[in-house]
Amino acid sequence: MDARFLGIGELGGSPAVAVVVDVMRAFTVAAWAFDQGAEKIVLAESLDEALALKARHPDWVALKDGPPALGFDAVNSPGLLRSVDLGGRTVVQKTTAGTVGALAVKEASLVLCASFVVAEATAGLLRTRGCDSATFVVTGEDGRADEDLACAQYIARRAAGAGADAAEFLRRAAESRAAAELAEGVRQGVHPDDVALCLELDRFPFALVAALEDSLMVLRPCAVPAPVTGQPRTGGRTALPRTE
Ligand SMILES: O=C(O)[C@H](CS(=O)(=O)O)OP(=O)(O)O
Ligand SMILES: [Mg+2]
Repeated sequence: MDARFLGIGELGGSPAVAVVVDVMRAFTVAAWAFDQGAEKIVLAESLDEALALKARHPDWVALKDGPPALGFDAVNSPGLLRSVDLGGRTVVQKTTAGTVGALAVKEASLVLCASFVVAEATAGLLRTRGCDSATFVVTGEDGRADEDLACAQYIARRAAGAGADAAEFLRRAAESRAAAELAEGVRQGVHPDDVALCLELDRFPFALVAALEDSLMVLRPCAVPAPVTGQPRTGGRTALPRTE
């Protein structure tokens, strides 16, 4: 596979195939949202757009990164989201890096949003679609976030059919600045299990496909028949109140 690894600011227009990587935490959170029953995730351009969508659709679940905020129902934390029942709900997600990266390539013919929890499914979908080239958008730290770059390089190797020892890629992510900031409480809206949950390889058997629907960028899970090593989900669910 011809793989390019670019930061959001280095994209010169939309590529044909884009894999947008945000390990900590947007696309780990998105995968958990689907596991918790969400029907779709709308990627918002701004906090104002997220709140406007929520106002228009009071039953939607508005989620942002950082600390809990007025008007929002959830934060960008897999540890906090994994006990929330999202059955049939639409989530509106706005984060600093991940959602921005996906919106930057919204004109691409195929947009996959990825993290370690959906790595093999993402690689499997690229193989199934016969993609021989892809642009990996490394969303964090202007393209230098090592948790995102390591995940992108791992998926590219797997998509090319090459063997890859995940341990070294996961080690880089575990030692990244993002992991340290999450562990040290520099970032807000954090559960103590967040870093570990972001490092669970192939937890879910679906890829995350984003596409424009009525001018909104919408993320949906796409089951991929590929061997995965995911573990069964554990933990109970708490229903979010509907505010309609
Ligand atoms: O929620 C996150 O981890 C980050 C935002 S920050 O670095 O904590 O401010 O957002 P993401 O877009 O998921 O990288
Ligand atoms: Mg990130």
